Amino acid sequence: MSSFVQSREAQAPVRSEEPRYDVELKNVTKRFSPTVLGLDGVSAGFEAGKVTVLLGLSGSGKSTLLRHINGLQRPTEGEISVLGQRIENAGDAELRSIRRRIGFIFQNFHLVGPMSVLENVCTGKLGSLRGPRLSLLMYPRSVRVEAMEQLERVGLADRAFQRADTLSGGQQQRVGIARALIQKPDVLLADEPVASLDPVSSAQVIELIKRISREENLTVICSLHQVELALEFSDRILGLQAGRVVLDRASASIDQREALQIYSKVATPSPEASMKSLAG
Ligand SMILES: Nc1ncnc2c1ncn2[C@@H]1O[C@H](COP(=O)(O)OP(=O)(O)OP(=O)(O)O)[C@@H](O)[C@H]1O
Repeated sequence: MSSFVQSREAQAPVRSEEPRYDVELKNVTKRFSPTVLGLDGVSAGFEAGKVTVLLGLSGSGKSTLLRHINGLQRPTEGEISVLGQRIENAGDAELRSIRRRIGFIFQNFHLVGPMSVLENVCTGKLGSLRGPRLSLLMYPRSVRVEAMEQLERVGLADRAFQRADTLSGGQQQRVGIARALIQKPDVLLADEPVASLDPVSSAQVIELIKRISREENLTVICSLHQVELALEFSDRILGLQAGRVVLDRASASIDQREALQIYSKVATPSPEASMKSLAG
């Protein structure tokens, strides 16, 4: 009997497989100075095809978290894996190659205003092309075709030859999304992508990001200040307070009152902790 049990055990999988994360942080701390903590022991994993929204007060660490994921900042402690590669100590060449697989959407769009919409989208390919491109026609035809396809996808093909700075904010952000998509990223980071948009354009942009994450199986991590929008469109909420994760659950299981609590309890370090950090 016991040998039968043993042989069954030997054949059985040890335990159900853990989810595979495209982005994973383990105990990540970022200390900017003895008294300023950007991140405080953050552990979290992010799956492909899911939209995670980072919520938290200004200064809670949302941008710092995003900057650690694309290697713009390095942690003081902890491990960060992106697409199977550890990046906390990666060299410049390794970081450049991983960044080609990470799209970034900025709060203020970062478009070149006088340039055409189509050329702005083409600039998303600069990381993988050699040499400068000083005009639209200097991009390979295949890139221009691809840029047009991405513009169609975000509903702006008819604006391709217009100056980018003649578009509305919501339209400019959709161009920003097309520019990120032409990179064919596996991970899409967005830092307050709708901060300067009206509620209708905000919902359209977030809806677009969600649709694309499904279509492309993208790992999306997006910071937002709009709680209602976050609950409606995200799969998961990661709440931050003073650099610490205070909520990490499926959005469908969180109501507005609970989400708003992320903004109410501000964790302040104990006097002993402050003294300890000041002492180094
Ligand atoms: N380069 C830096 N040097 C020093 N301190 C920094 C730096 N970047 C961020 N911090 C500090 O780290 C903390 C987290 O800042 P962060 O910008 O990540 O917050 P946030 O949640 O993105 O805020 P917001 O919603 O206003 O964008 C803050 O105390 C901030 O002052």
